[in-house]
Amino acid sequence: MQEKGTISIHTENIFPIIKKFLYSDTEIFLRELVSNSVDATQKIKRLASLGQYNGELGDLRVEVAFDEAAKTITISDNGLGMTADEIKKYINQIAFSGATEFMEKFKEAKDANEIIGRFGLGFYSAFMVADKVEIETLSYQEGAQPAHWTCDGSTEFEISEGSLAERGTEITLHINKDSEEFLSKSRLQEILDKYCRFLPVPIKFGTTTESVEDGVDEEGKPKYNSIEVDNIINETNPIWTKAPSELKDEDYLDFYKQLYPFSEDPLFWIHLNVDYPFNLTGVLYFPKLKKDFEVQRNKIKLFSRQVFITDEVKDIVPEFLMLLHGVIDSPDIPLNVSRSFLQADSNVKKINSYITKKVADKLAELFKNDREGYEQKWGDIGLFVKYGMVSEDKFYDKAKDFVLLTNTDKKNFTLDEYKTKVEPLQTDKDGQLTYIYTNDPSKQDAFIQSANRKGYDVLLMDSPIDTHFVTHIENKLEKTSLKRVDADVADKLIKKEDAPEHVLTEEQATKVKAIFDKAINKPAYKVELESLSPDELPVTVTMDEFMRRMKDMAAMGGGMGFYGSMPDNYKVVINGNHKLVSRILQDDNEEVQAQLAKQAFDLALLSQGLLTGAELTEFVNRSVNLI
Ligand SMILES: Nc1ncnc2c1ncn2[C@@H]1O[C@H](COP(=O)(O)OP(=O)(O)OP(=O)(O)O)[C@@H](O)[C@H]1O
Repeated sequence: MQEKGTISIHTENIFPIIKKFLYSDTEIFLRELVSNSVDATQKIKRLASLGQYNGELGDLRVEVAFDEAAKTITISDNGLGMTADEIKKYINQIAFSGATEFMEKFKEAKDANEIIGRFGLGFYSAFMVADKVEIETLSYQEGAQPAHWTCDGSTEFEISEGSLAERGTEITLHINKDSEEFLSKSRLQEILDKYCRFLPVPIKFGTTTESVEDGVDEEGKPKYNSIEVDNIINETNPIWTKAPSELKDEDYLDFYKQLYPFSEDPLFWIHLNVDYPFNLTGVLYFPKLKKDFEVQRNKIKLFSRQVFITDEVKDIVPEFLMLLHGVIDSPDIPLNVSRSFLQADSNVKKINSYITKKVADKLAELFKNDREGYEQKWGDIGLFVKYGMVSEDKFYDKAKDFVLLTNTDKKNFTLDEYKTKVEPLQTDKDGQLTYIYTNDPSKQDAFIQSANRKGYDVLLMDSPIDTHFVTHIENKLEKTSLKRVDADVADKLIKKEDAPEHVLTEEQATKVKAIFDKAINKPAYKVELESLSPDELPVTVTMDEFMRRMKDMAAMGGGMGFYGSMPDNYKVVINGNHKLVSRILQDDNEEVQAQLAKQAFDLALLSQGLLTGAELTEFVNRSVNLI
């Protein structure tokens, strides 16, 4: 048998195209060829189980080997093999619907994955690294003859009688000059580790030395012998392929350590397992958060039937869960198409909502079954939960029952619990609830103490996501508004009917305002006189809640650019009922009045860290003089 022929592509020559466009990730040739071999071994197993093959199955395995001197890499398997006719059918007639379509599409393709998977060119990726490829194969079919195929990367091929005596396929790549890096043990091992570590059939790559017990020496101590054993690079049954009921916590933790050797134990994990309406398995872990969580992105590995595809899981995993670690395996994710296509894919959308739901369910379960443990983990998971609530309404609906609000006493409350707690004292005269929060408890300490004195509770909202979270829950919660503790003096944070009476006459009030206006003398600070309780501070500086929040958002790039460019405006509240104010009024020396007013104002600035530079120096000097 000797035959020459032409590979059926109706366009000139496909190989230069493959080589040219796929240059950047040539290493995937190995993934493609090894997966073909794995498929071939799985097919023979299936045929045997269906009774269509009655021969010996043998030890099903795939072997990768290389020969540095001969410049070859060989991938062999004892799968179902091919007859010469099958080679012609499966290898020669590149199975894509039309060469024209291919030619149209390759122009837009950005990487090898896009072309190779889309057009069933897995085998041909060999030509990215080889000048010449040979196939030796023997089909499982009764009476099949071994076949040999060779092709030098042009559209010409040659089929002749082969030499294999055992069922299976052996593919030899004659590595080209530019790809000699692949003729190295460490490089091949690296690629195998990356893509083939969890393939379902043992993959052998060379041998390794193992020491085994071999009897005892004269003193009765065990003797050891070194022996060469096959180096199997993969684990054929990774945990995500098993049923959760078969697994213990240690198994999940061991697997985590295997994937991320230097990480701390995860907080908890979720075993994903669904086969309708799409097929998906996997294990997702909640890591212990580090401060620099940016570094932790892209820690989820995406597999398709245990073949590693990528760790770019954007779109498949909701944005707010990108910090999760672990693996997802789904044959239903279109792995080889462009991003925009992926976003629009209905399976991807379903998978995305499935993951969101599973994560929400897991959190709900943890919260319900072990509230104490959940609260301990809140520092790590709070950010995910809040981010999820802000970014996805469906998640909000579930998370509203297990999100925790933490107050300045470090006590945690659910939204409902908190409402019940603060309702009696923090409802204003119109029936509107006010939640008071701080984003910087040390800087806003004076305000927090004032609020506490009135019996108000203060929430801690000091993480970066809280700026958005505050606005979001305010929109969601009924008849509730949130105010930062320094948005106003404590007496005014929540409008009640019974405001303390003014002790000053109108004439005195005008006079006090004029004294402070003159002493402060800054257009950005608007002086107002209020009748607060006498034990509140004489002067308080506040910034309006709305304006401040818009500015915070502008600073975080939240699209409030207009507010970002507005000057800071503060309100200076003078407590007309404080005895210092009476003292200022009683003094008949204008100089002293001004000094006292300025001093009280500076103290207010100081308590909020607003007094700096020359003004701070002036304050210190003035204080020394006053003493
Ligand atoms: N080691 C092998 N043993 C038996 N048949 C093989 C082997 N390698 C390839 N084939 C046959 O050649 C066909 C073409 O392989 P190729 O990798 O080009 O495409 P594919 O595997 O069908 O698709 P893709 O690689 O894109 O998933 C396979 O479908 C299979 O029938």
